[in-house]
Amino acid sequence: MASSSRLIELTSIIAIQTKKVDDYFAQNGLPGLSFDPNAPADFPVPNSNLEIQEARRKVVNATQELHDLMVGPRESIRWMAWSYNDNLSLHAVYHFNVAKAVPIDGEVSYTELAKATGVDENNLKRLIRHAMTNRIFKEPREGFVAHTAASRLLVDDPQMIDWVGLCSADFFPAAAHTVDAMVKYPGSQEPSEAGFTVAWRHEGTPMFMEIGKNPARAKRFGGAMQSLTGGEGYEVDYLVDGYPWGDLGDATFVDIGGSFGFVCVALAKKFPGMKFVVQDLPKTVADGPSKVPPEFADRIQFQAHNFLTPQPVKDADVYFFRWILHNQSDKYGVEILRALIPALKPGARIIINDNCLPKPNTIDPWDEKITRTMDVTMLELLNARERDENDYMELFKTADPRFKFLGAKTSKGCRMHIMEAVWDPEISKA
Ligand SMILES: C[S@@+](CC[C@H](N)C(=O)[O-])C[C@H]1O[C@@H](n2cnc3c(N)ncnc32)[C@H](O)[C@@H]1O
Repeated sequence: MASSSRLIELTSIIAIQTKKVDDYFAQNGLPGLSFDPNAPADFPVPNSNLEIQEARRKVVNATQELHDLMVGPRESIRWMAWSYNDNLSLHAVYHFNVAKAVPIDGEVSYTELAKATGVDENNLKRLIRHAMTNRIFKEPREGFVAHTAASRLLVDDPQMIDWVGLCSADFFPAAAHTVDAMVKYPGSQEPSEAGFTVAWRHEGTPMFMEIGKNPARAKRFGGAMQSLTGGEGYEVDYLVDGYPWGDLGDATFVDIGGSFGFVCVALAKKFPGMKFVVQDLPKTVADGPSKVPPEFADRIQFQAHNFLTPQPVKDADVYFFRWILHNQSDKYGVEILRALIPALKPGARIIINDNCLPKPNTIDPWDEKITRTMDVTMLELLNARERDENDYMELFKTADPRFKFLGAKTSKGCRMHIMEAVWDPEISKA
């Protein structure tokens, strides 16, 4: 039970660690943190500065805990149950393009804003004032709207706009129908029976296929994924620096579901001996070569390949999956791993770069919240899942006991893991 000394402990963590961050800002001539529209949109210290990042995390986690204690369980749960309204006001801001109708450095009246967006003034005001409680816009004087740092991102950052649109318009109804889908299809491992398909009334057609039918929706999905995977802790540098690629020499690396090949480009820059094949669906690989800088074109090939069918690149050194297996239930995850087998030479490595669920309460609470949210998102969209280290071990074992699982690792500040298995035909299949 939290005692009053815990409250004092938390306030002391907050005071000490905040001072550390603030002193660093002052010593390095960095602007202080602010909600002002001209304030930096990101914490202005690089991830590589582990000391300041650690101090920042301590403040974030301690303030959250102190907040939750002070609000108390009954009040917390009462309003938590209403938090879907945060999504509603955000969705309205997105849908009616409100941010672009507000001047960056000035203000606009609700009347003008209603005209510019074509929305009923009264309803617009209600929704914007709700969004303001989340620091999206501010009201510098009554009746006028101005930007904050957060609302400004909805003008300046197209990928963030896509992310907000995808989550508030496409995913929000999926979350609302996930329990219905669980009741209708108990324990389903089929992406065509997930909350998303129930919400959007296309049961039988999985989300990716449905979204792919509509170019604008597909484009928004792509932009949103760039926003997510370009976010803090997901940078590709962690992969480039977090595995001893150099020890593999002139290795051939097959990036399965590798999209436009940006992982291979990042590796090619640092490891001049490596050669790459990027595999993805035909439409995606058709655009791939145009996105590879010319100096790497002779080392990065593109190939259309469905990862549920037998792997055509034989005897490669590495078969790599990034953000692929978390989109799959175990049923399909096992199929994808088995599809590699005809191509594997002894010692071939299967490397997965994905989330790895922690044991409860063993990692930073901020990261735990994100990774568990990702896990339930996989359920609601695809009947897929995030996995812990043991789940990955089981997945490989179920696919074939000759996959020797070597474990999962990560680096400080990174929100993803690297899971590795080696193909060892000497292991008995029994
Ligand atoms: C979540 S994205 C991950 C992309 C990339 N690996 C990354 O790290 O950003 C999933 C990728 O899998 C591809 N994909 C989906 N189904 C596929 C299939 N059956 N065979 C091959 N690629 C597929 C998609 O086109 C997409 O590029």
